[in-house]
Amino acid sequence: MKIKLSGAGKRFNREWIFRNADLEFLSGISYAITGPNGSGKSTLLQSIAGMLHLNEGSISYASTNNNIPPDEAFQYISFSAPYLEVIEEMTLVEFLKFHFQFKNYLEGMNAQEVIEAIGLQAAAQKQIRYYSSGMKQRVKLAQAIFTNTPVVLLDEPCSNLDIQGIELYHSLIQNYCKERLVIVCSNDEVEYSFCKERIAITNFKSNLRGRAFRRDT
Ligand SMILES: Nc1ncnc2c1ncn2[C@@H]1O[C@H](COP(=O)(O)OP(=O)(O)OP(=O)(O)O)[C@@H](O)[C@H]1O
Repeated sequence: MKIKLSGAGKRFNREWIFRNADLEFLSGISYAITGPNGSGKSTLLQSIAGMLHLNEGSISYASTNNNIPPDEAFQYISFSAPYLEVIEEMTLVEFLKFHFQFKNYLEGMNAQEVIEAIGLQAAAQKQIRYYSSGMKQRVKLAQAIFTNTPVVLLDEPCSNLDIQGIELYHSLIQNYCKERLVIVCSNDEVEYSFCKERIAITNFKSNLRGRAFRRDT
């Protein structure tokens, strides 16, 4: 899987969040998008996911042999973020059953195994609305990581997680993401310590018109 941004730029109203981004992402490599609060990490990640449209430049997706039309790219991408909601009225068992009607489990996994992998057996029949914020974050991570997609995009993956939760996150990455294209969006080293490639969003920003932007990996 390959995702390529060429001269990519995104603005909200008159404010450019990033510009002139030329980036390439490949399977088997983990990338971190870093930068301070409000610098545009989530905006870049959502643009990569195709959830936000670029205002300039282009994005392309390709599997080993084929170009993937942008409006079909969502089938290849899993996305986890604290601001994406889970269906709180459902129990975890119901939620997994619902989600995996539309996408496939990673090979060899099923609902029971996913629930065990994230340590939520005791709460599996409880409505998600009664989960703590850390328990909900485990569900969001599981939803992304255990879905059989070549691309896994993680925005602030450890938010609300305790030490055991952070260890769990690292073991999920280690065990289930090695061959995949992973992009982590974060300003906390703990969340992206395993990422070989680092992309500072500040390199795609400038208040000065016409100033050159550059990539820093
Ligand atoms: N839908 C939107 N409409 C207008 N402005 C927006 C919108 N979404 C984000 N922004 C603005 O874009 C900028 C970048 O926000 P973004 O959430 O991408 O930053 P971030 O680096 O992920 O921040 P954090 O580390 O706090 O999560 C901010 O100034 C934010 O206010």
